[in-house]
Amino acid sequence: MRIIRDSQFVRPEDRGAAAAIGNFDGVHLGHQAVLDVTRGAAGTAPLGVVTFEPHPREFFAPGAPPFRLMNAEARANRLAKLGVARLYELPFNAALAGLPARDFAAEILHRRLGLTHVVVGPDFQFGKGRDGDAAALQALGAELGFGVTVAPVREGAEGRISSTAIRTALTEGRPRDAAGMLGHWHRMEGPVIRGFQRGRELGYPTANMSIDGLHPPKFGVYAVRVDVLDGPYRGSYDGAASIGVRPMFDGESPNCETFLFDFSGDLYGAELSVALVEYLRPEMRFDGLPALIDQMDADCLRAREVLARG
Ligand SMILES: Cc1cc2nc3c(=O)[nH]c(=O)nc-3n(C[C@H](O)[C@H](O)[C@H](O)COP(=O)(O)O)c2cc1C
Ligand SMILES: Nc1ncnc2c1ncn2[C@@H]1O[C@H](COP(=O)(O)OP(=O)(O)O)[C@@H](O)[C@H]1O
Repeated sequence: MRIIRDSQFVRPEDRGAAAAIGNFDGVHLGHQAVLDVTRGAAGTAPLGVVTFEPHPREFFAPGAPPFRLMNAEARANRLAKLGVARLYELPFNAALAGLPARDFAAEILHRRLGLTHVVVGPDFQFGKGRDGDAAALQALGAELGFGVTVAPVREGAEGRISSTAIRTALTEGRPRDAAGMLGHWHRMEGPVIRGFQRGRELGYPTANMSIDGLHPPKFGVYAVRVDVLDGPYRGSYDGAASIGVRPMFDGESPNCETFLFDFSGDLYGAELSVALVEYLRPEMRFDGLPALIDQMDADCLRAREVLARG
């Protein structure tokens, strides 16, 4: 997959794609249905996605609480796995936000990116002040000479699949419901960073990851499946993770700390992908470290049982 960030200098070979437009946060089953429609419309043209970075909501409300299900890198990796060959990751800035719908379609999609076909969902809105919708895009496509398909909404067992519904499931500690809408486990991804080196003293070394900028799942302890994506310990492991502020150690900034079962080794700097399988309990403050360690023993037993069941 090629990532094109600068719409002003698109190489000739990166033009002519059929692309779906959207934020693709989470790359859930609804997004995957849109990609299927795009693949069908593309024929032999490269399969593309037009997305924005930062997310437009981050641009319009800087400093608002984080809401993203994944960062740009994780999104790109997942789209690549789904067969996307061109990712147009447009910088969402004042200039782009200020473009009227017609100019976005004519100048960006048509003239600069050279798209032959565009796919959007039925509630797609675009352009300055959201002045364009799917019907307007179809009219512009007909005028400018590119095809436009409006993909139908994908319904899941619980109704409409959306990034918002997935966020709610995660906030409420229902990672299986989130996975049902995503089509895969929700994953916390990033490099292992150094902590306070207390874990090893407790007998539970934990690989720490930042969750800055991401929608926080319900704080507490989870049964997890872990992939170490690079380095000498590359592979899959089961584990238990604690997400939150560690009330035992006085409310630090939220992070994700994962204990890998039946593992020892140095993971600092390795890329970790931690899949949330089941919420076990909230974070707590115990009366002394031995009580915390007893509870961690119990958590790990529970997590092993849960993960053995699948
Ligand atoms: C299974 C598990 C359960 C945990 N439960 C709690 C908890 O209830 N309260 C808490 O403050 N920290 C909890 N933690 C986080 C530990 O406090 C944390 O891993 C420890 O402080 C190590 O920190 P360090 O990585 O900075 O050395 C838990 C960690 C694990 C792996
Ligand atoms: N079973 C394991 N699970 C998680 N990390 C482990 C494990 N065994 C060794 N480690 C290593 O120990 C580190 C965690 O030890 P810890 O004392 O909690 O330090 P820190 O506070 O820096 O996270 C991990 O980052 C990893 O490099």
